[in-house]
Amino acid sequence: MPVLAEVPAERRELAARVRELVEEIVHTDAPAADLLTAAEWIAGATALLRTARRDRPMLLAHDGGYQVSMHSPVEGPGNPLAPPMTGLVAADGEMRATAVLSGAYEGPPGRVHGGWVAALLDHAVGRAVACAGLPAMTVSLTVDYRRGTPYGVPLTVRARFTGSEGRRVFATGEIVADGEVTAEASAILVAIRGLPASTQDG
Ligand SMILES: CCCCC/C=C\C/C=C\C/C=C\C/C=C\CCCC(=O)SCCNC(=O)CCNC(=O)[C@H](O)C(C)(C)COP(=O)(O)OP(=O)(O)OC[C@H]1O[C@@H](n2cnc3c(N)ncnc32)[C@H](O)[C@@H]1OP(=O)(O)O
Repeated sequence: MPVLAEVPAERRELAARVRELVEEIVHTDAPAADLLTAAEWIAGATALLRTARRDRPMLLAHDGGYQVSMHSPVEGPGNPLAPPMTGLVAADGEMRATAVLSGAYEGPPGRVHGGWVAALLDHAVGRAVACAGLPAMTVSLTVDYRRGTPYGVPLTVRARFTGSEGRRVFATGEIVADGEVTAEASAILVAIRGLPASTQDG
């Protein structure tokens, strides 16, 4: 898999514009004719991109010193599905980042969909154990939804490696909004054999 020195600015830009588009699509009250016009413009942009299609979606890049897939659906700066994530620090078995999810992620009224809450936590525990030197895949994730996770405000996502037994690796994590824990996770992961060392840097 190709590893780029950094996430290309034009990939960040394109994904950021599409994120805005998705947010406006779920909030707009524009008249039907405008919706159809917008759909046509978007189809034009899609056709342009399709002229140079790559088979595999994933590309790795260095971002703030960490090797990440720029197309990760959770933190990939080049994937518009990923909410913008800032201040990501992952070192010594602990990770921390701030994410702001838009209304496009709504589940219960005014709250982030629980599946997305779980996705953030799944990703966070994966990152935490990777930066402990144990890249692993989640085989069990228990999420306790303590209160609704709001959208449109900064969410602190944290996770930490807590130990290992054979190939099993353990981690916990939580999401904090406005100083309150909204969801907590406890995870079991299984260490992946034969992953190149270069992908273990958080
Ligand atoms: C291509 C690899 C990508 C890995 C990415 C990870 C890190 C990369 C590094 C940096 C990137 C940074 C951040 C990335 C963050 C997230 C990336 C997204 C990752 C995910 O999005 S991830 C969520 C979805 N995840 C799956 O898609 C896993 C599906 N799964 C499997 O693919 C198999 O399950 C596999 C291969 C994992 C293991 O299979 P296997 O055959 O090699 O191993 P086996 O079954 O023998 O289990 C071994 C030991 O785990 C115990 N064990 C198993 N299952 C258990 C359970 N449920 N509860 C308690 N213990 C369990 C057994 O009891 C045994 O324990 P013991 O060794 O003590 O006997």
